[in-house]
Amino acid sequence: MALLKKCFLSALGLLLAYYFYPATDSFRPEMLQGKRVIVTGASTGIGEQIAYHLARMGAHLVVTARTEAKLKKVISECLKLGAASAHFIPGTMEDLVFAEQVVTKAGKLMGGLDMLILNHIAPVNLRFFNGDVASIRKVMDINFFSYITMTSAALPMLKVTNGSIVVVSSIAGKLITPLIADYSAAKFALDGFYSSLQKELQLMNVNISITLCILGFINTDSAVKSLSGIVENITPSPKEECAVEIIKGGALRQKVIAYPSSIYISMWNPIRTIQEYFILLTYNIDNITRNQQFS
Ligand SMILES: NC(=O)C1=CN([C@@H]2O[C@H](COP(=O)(O)OP(=O)(O)OC[C@H]3O[C@@H](n4cnc5c(N)ncnc54)[C@H](OP(=O)(O)O)[C@@H]3O)[C@@H](O)[C@H]2O)C=CC1
Ligand SMILES: C[C@H](CCC(=O)O)[C@H]1CC[C@H]2[C@@H]3C(=O)C[C@@H]4C[C@H](O)CC[C@]4(C)[C@H]3CC[C@]12C
Repeated sequence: MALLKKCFLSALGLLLAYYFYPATDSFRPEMLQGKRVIVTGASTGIGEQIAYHLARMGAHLVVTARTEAKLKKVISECLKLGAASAHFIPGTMEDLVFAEQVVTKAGKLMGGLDMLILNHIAPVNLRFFNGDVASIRKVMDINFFSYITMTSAALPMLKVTNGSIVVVSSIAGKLITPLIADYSAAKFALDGFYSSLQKELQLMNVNISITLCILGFINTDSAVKSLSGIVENITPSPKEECAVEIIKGGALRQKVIAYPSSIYISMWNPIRTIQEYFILLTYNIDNITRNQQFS
């Protein structure tokens, strides 16, 4: 029995190590120096903090969100902090044409693209689903379809640079919580889409990394405000540290990061990992790669 327990614990340790490697210790801020990065939802909250950290690391930045006045302040702060260059493109991600244009314009402004950080979300209303399908569609456009639109526009540039896509998601895209059906649907959709795309890129030997960032409660103004009086006895984690972990995950090309680290355990699903591995074994990869081109 003791031997069985030992074997089980060793296997568990190995699986955890495999899943969460590489360790974040090897991160160096210079990795971002001169890199060309787009950050969405950067007028406030976590996105704003990501922009400031990247600026300190000497990256070229294009930031976007709807509020022009806030974006102007963000880029002027970024330039003071040491950004190699900083531009802003204001607009709404509800408009998918705008989403695509942000990528093409940013590519022209920076002369290419190394990292796309997808972070924006529509303002969250915690409420019971009231049958309003149009509002769900709007949230899906902003929180999901704009991500895919930008990804699709960025792939050709990222192929050239062996670049990275960083997708900011939530524990609410892994576990079920009430009052946020629209938000949660979009986050689960992001997980499904980007996890599948990750595998496709691997199969086609395309060297673009995708990092899915699973976040718990973070102390941004909007989150604290909308959860006040609804969710109690949880201390939010700091947005500044959260932003660093997101950048590290992207720079180290990790498949998934979780912040705060206490939420790793609720995401860990070894049965799923093993099943995914065996499902992939049933695919005739040679046939697929011969007949299909990754566009
Ligand atoms: N804070 C938290 O507790 C958690 C956050 N996350 C994730 O982290 C990310 C950032 O969250 P957080 O910083 O709290 O969010 P904020 O609400 O603080 O910021 C959201 C950003 O998105 C922008 N935005 C809103 N609507 C639109 C739109 N229609 N088009 C373009 N941009 C828009 C906002 O700017 P503007 O209004 O100017 O457009 C703002 O810059 C999100 O992906 C979220 O899901 C995940 C788990 C927990
Ligand atoms: C209640 C959850 C925390 C559980 C824990 O033990 O830590 C929160 C974790 C993630 C939160 C949601 C989220 O993803 C961000 C949104 C941000 C909005 O501004 C507020 C609502 C959120 C949907 C938020 C709701 C609580 C969490 C699920």
